[in-house]
Amino acid sequence: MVVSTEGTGKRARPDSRLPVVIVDDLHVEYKVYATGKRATEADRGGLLRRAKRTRTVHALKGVSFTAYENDSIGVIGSNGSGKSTLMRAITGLTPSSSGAVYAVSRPSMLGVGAALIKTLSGQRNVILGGLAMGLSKREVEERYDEIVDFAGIRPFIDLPMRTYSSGMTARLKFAIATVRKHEILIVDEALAVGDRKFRKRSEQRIREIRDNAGTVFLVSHSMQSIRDTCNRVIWIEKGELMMDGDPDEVISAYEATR
Ligand SMILES: Nc1ncnc2c1ncn2[C@@H]1O[C@H](COP(=O)(O)OP(=O)(O)OP(=O)(O)O)[C@@H](O)[C@H]1O
Repeated sequence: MVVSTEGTGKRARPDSRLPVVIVDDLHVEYKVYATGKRATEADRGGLLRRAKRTRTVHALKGVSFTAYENDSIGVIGSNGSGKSTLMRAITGLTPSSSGAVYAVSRPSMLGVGAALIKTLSGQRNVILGGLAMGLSKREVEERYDEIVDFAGIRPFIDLPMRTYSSGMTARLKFAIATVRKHEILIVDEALAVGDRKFRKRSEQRIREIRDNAGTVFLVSHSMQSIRDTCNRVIWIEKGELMMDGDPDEVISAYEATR
């Protein structure tokens, strides 16, 4: 059962807002090989037989909700509850086993990780990442200083990215990924690795994206980040949507179960 706080008067939602993502009775199942213990040489035939045995993980079980323009939706739930699966299904990276996701444009998952190369300098990676985000070479040059300053890594910009700490790498990725305007942006735990100062700056950037008619999904275990950034929270548990609505109400209900 989904408990919604809509209609309680706490969160007025004008009808004029455009729906941008509709998730309709979404199910995702992963098929995983259950090979059991490691096979010995003599066990080869047995391994092949066991490899055929699969287990099904039903990661999402009929999730439905609608996201509107200007929504900044926090996604909460315990480890393994299905939050990342839901986000990957919204971007189309993970196929649904039934149900559907409709979106007005292709959602972007924050993370230009695949495009960045650890052996190259921060400087080369800003250019590479900017191009990967769809900016022209000229646009990347114009925005270069803004990206470097936002990431706060200017003293290290000539060093190879493999020498960066995980926090510095995450800041650079966030700075590059949010340089472009996103209609629908998904941020999955990216803020967790930054320090407090960077977290505040990135939360501000998320608010700007939202204010520019964008829709943001923020997956986080930090209830503070969610409270500071989101106007709405959905709570997923064991693949089901438990609650959808006002951040304070949903977070209180979630915390009461912990
Ligand atoms: N590629 C995969 N193959 C098989 N099972 C998977 C795969 N990805 C996730 N799962 C399973 O699906 C379920 C939901 O996982 P998911 O990563 O969506 O949870 P989560 O809520 O994002 O967790 P966390 O808070 O720990 O990041 C878990 O049982 C997990 O083991």
